[in-house]
Amino acid sequence: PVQGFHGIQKKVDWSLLDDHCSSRGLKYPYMVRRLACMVISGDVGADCLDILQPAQLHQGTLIEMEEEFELLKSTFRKAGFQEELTTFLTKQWYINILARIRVNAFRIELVASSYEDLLSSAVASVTCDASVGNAVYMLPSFYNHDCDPNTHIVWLENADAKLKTLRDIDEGEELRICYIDTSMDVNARQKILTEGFGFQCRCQRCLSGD
Ligand SMILES: C[S@@+](CC[C@H](N)C(=O)[O-])C[C@H]1O[C@@H](n2cnc3c(N)ncnc32)[C@H](O)[C@@H]1O
Repeated sequence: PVQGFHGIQKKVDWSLLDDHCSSRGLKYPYMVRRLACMVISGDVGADCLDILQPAQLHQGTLIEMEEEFELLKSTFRKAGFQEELTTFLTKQWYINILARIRVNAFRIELVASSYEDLLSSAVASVTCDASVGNAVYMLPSFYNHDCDPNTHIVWLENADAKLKTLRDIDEGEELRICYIDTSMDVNARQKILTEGFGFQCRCQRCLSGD
């Protein structure tokens, strides 16, 4: 049962959407679904992610999304939610949210149990796949990427995020994190950032061809 939908518990059968996503290896629709539940329950507004930068979506992704959206909408309908609780759930809302989640979701990595673990956690999180989940964090979403970052996000208990500096920071210097494994060469990094994140990196390291 889904708790807290205006105090009402509803049993929702997610199996069609789960099958659709797991057979295609999709993870972001689960996050849109979670946000939709939060909106229905009144925890957040439907426009809560509008402040974040959206990804540019390709035609293929938009077509894929139509199916995901229809499955999500019909799942809520079948579960018997009142129409007025789900009026925000339009195809355009789904596209807007997914576009923002794609650019701004963080992979939650190893959880450090003590402050001493933070640095080793920072190193491990870019060298191995230690992901335990994905989440959008509002403030960290405003950090730009750098292939030679001066800070790194680490995760503590309960998936709390903490920013760790990796070297001394000059006054006025922009705090930048890395979105990818920066041990790759410049061409591989540019390819991943262009295809996966939709931008061409203009950090100093890339500009110098390193
Ligand atoms: C998570 S957002 C970062 C915050 C964003 N700049 C903003 O103002 O909300 C990621 C977007 O920022 C831009 N960006 C981040 N790092 C960049 C970089 N190194 N080079 C060029 N654009 C970058 C890209 O447009 C990317 O899609």
